Amino acid sequence: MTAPGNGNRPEVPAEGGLVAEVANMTAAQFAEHQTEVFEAVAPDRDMEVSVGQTLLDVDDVTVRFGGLVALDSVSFGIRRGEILGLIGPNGAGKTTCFNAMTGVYRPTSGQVRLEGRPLAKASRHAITQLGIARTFQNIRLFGEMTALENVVVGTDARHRTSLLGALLRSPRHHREEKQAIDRAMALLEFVGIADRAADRAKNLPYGYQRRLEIARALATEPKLLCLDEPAAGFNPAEKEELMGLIRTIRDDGYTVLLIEHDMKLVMGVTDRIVVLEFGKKIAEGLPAQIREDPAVIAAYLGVPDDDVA
Ligand SMILES: Nc1ncnc2c1ncn2[C@@H]1O[C@H](COP(=O)(O)OP(=O)(O)OP(=O)(O)O)[C@@H](O)[C@H]1O
Repeated sequence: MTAPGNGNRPEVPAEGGLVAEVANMTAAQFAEHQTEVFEAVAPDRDMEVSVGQTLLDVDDVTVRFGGLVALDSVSFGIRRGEILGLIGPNGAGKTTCFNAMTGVYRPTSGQVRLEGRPLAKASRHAITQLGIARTFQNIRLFGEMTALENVVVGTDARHRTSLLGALLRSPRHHREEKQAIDRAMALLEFVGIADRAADRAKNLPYGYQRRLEIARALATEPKLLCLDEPAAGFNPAEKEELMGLIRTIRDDGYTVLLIEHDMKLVMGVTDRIVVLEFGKKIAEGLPAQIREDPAVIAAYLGVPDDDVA
């Protein structure tokens, strides 16, 4: 099994701690530890659809901003267990589509359904609890909190202790708190940044912040993880590493929707692709089909490779 996150075993830090423990493990111990991390991070929710069935339905969704039609009768499904790429030239409607799915915007018409249930009236918080998590084009972390705390906050969406239980520090609250910290630590290791768990988010390097956003989204145990240009600002090697992480996330049992600006990367990492242009869906299919699709080629004609999504 390959290492999660950045694929490297951490260096032994002078101050010791968990990362030092991992770095000092024998190969067999390390493999066993990795299996434990994968198991701790894997989704643990009851789901009503099986792998390969439609998890999320975007059904004839239109979003208007005044006179502008940002999404025009768009329909597609996301199947449980796949990485679906959402691509299209600038202004095509990709982020609007994410926003319509995650409760930021209400569709002007049409419906988004998760496991068959319409999300129309659900708040953003309710949608997170129902199982859709996302990252943003512009990183949004709690800068003053540590990396670990940022992830623990994400696990709160899944806590069951009442406020009274928390105030009285009930045994259940204690148990949930410990589980949240253990899971958050496993998530940081999974995305490859456990060595900076105790650092404030604002002091982390940019690439670590991007990975931390993903760990925090995974902490909610999402049925669907939506990543909005997670590799923005990365160099090619960092992009490759991040795509490796996204594949690992899928292999661990998650379903991923990916907006990404780099066409070559999208082709390499996704199972299927939906293409938008001027708010309309112009193509949907396997990466090999999309690459050859005349409408997609026309939409991207003249757009340099690294300036398309
Ligand atoms: N809140 C808003 N108010 C008005 N117009 C908006 C709003 N959000 C998006 N738009 C417009 O809707 C269209 C689609 O924008 P959107 O951000 O969804 O595209 P995109 O495919 O994500 O583009 P990019 O790759 O540049 O992020 C654009 O014309 C944009 O200007």
